[in-house]
Amino acid sequence: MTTDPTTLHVGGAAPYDVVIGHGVADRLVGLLGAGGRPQRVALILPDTLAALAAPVRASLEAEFEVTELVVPDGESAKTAATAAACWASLGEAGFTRSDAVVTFGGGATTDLGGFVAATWLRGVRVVHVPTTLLAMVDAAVGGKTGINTDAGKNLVGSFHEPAGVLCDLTLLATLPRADLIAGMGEVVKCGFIADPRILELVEGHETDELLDTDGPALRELVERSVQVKVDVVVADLKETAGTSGDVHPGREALNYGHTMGHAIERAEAYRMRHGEAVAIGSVFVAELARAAGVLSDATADRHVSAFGRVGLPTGYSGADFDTLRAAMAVDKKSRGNQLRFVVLHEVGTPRVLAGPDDAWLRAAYDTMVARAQATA
Ligand SMILES: NC(=O)c1ccc[n+]([C@@H]2O[C@H](COP(=O)([O-])OP(=O)(O)OC[C@H]3O[C@@H](n4cnc5c(N)ncnc54)[C@H](O)[C@@H]3O)[C@@H](O)[C@H]2O)c1
Ligand SMILES: O=C(O)C(=O)C[C@@H](O)[C@H](O)[C@H](O)COP(=O)(O)O
Ligand SMILES: [Zn+2]
Repeated sequence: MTTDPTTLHVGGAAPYDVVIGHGVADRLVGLLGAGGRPQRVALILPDTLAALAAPVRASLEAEFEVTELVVPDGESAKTAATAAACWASLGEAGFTRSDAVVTFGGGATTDLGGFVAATWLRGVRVVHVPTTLLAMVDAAVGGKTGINTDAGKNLVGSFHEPAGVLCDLTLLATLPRADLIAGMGEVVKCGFIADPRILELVEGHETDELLDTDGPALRELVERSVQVKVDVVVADLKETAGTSGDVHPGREALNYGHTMGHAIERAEAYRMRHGEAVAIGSVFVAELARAAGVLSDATADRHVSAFGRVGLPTGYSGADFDTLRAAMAVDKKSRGNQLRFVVLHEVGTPRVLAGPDDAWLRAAYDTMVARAQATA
């Protein structure tokens, strides 16, 4: 096990560090202090993680006036009502612009807490302490924050970069295996869009080695995935590069597999894990690219094997085509009535596919259903 922490620097107008390692909790106060020492800190966490958060809470209480904002667990926290409850608590605590938010939890908590920090006083500092693999490699980095509405996933939010991210791999020891596997959905996604070495690692190790939270394979996968995300967001923080008909997706590349993935999450009333839906959505969009004639059979098939290898689902039959088509229409990549997808032309070469033929969409949908039925 590598014991020294790794620090990945995120450049740009508001630079910050992502610290990755085992037992790095003592770095939190330092990350918070960058840019001026806060007097008050709001610790946002789900009720289920109170015990796991005890050391973090203690280290904060030794330095700051701490207000604890306990939110619902998982996706159910990503609502306007929870954000409003957090705003009320910040108001009661007299939170000023020099104070800071710390989030502690999975991607749902960092999305909600990041959104609260982005909107309170039009933006206060936030440091994320992600506790799931998915949040470490993706949600906590890059400044996308958001909540869901009845109309769909992540439809309200803002870009608000953190002041720091602390990925303490020790916290993964208690994460249920299914959530660890779900995090691999975003890891494998990073392999396909930008870093083939990730795919080689996944294909070259046994699943148990990959999921060993103390092992070298997982550590390398985390570092490589965070690096992919950092490189993309530094180049296109606000996701504007893929607009105006540009076929190079910029930040939209990180949305690979998410058009169908988010539609499935909504159809499943958010009971399916995000990383599982991303895996299915990535296999779907590989089929779409195959149908469109831009992706080789070998790379399309490699999606099924790579996601499947870590125990992720690759098919889905729970909703009809029209339901999913309608949900995809509110995807943020859509322009007017036109659906836009991030597809691959080959590993590491993401491109925008705008307005695909309905026949291609239906063919990819049929394959997704057939794959689910074959594995049922
Ligand atoms: N902002 C972004 O860029 C971005 C990127 C990817 C995903 N996301 C969002 O992230 C969310 C998914 O995140 P997630 O997969 O982390 O799910 P999650 O936040 O719902 O957490 C999953 C479950 O794991 C539990 N948990 C968390 N850490 C634990 C630990 N160390 N030990 C035991 N249990 C633990 C949680 O309590 C929860 O029940 C989705 O809402 C997705 O939209 C955002
Ligand atoms: O950071 C990004 O950009 C991403 O698209 C990363 C995704 O993994 C993540 O799920 C994100 O929240 C999706 O964003 P959205 O814009 O489709 O809501
Ligand atoms: Zn995602």
